[in-house]
Amino acid sequence: MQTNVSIAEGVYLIGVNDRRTALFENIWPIPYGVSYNSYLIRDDKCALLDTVEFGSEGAYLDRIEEILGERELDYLVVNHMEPDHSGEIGTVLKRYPSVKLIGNAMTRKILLGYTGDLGDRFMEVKDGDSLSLGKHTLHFYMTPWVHWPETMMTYESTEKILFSADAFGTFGATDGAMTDALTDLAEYREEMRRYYSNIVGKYGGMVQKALAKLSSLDVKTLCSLHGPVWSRQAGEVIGLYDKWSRCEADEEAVIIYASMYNNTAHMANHIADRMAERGVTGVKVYDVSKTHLSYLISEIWRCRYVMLGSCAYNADMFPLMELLCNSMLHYGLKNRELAIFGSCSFGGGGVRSLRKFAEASGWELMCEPVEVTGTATPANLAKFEPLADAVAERIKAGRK
Ligand SMILES: Cc1cc2nc3c(=O)[nH]c(=O)nc-3n(C[C@H](O)[C@H](O)[C@H](O)COP(=O)(O)O)c2cc1C
Repeated sequence: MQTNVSIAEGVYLIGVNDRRTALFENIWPIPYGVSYNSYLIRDDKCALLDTVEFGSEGAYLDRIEEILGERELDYLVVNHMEPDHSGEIGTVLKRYPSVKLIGNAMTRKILLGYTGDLGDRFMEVKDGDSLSLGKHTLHFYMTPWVHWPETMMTYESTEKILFSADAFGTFGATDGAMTDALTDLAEYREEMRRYYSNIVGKYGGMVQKALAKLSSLDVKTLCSLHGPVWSRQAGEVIGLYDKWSRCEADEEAVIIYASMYNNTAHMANHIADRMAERGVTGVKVYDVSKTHLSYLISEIWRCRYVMLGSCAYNADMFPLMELLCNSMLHYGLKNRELAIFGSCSFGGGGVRSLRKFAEASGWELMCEPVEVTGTATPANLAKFEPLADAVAERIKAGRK
């Protein structure tokens, strides 16, 4: 059983680590696990903020009781209805029959499908509403579509804590370091970007709206539903979410290729070598068949310069490259610069489809695509010189 952590006077984190689930949302790998965070405020009135993933009920109730003792739970604030946080609402309702659920009109609608109509056990709040618990006061802010329509955030003004739902969350269990007094953002940065891009990335515009709405609040502590509590580094975490939701990238380059028989792979290696030769360091190369989509999306979120290569496959690009490209269109990521290459044997298809992706994404082509019929002979590899020159020049100019 994990330990309850006091994060301010009367405010507790009840975090549950999950290292058993292989795929978050049954799609995104979580090799370092994930935490589901719930928070409890003990005051004249006691309020729980969100619950945890279904299946943690025994330990979860014990941990609430460890803080409340014989006292009743007065409120359960539902900032986010996604099942990894709402999974134990039913358990809490059963154990505390007089608890009132707090949410917005959309929360009520979504709840209907899970708990049925709660009647006057549901207390609807609107943007800017407040609720005093005694020493602590909760203020409710509607932040729809970060990343579900009912998402709201709750600000506690005495301790200046923002309970931010999934915003500012990260993959990675907390491993005994549940606040940034005991860990560092550096430990989580990669997993946080992967979480942001995979889960929230499609809703960058709504993240920007939420950040603007909350910008006047004095936030000392960020309590997200996933990962550590951020106080010392709260500003940096907000800065990262701001950057990623503006589609801002580092001046870095990534090469991702799809290859059945290594011809396109040879070309990808050749481009990386030519980059190094021209003084462009730090280029990362990935095989789309080997590295999970989750990491590729996160890498593209990191890098301004993206080079995509695909063999021709049934008059199209390779299916896994198509999945990556379709995913990027789904997320609507902007502000990337693109180079395209690939190999074919007869009518082509890979580069042709990648060109269509360039048009659909709006990513600027840095140079003419290179398509090679057959293998990476010296004569064929020589065709990559203009591509290498153009891309290297861009990156070096960007890094100045
Ligand atoms: C299932 C399959 C479908 C293919 N479809 C096409 C095609 O539509 N057009 C084409 O020019 N070549 C096609 N090819 C040939 C490959 O694209 C070609 O051999 C290419 O050089 C392979 O590159 P790679 O070594 O990077 O996998 C196909 C090959 C396979 C195995």
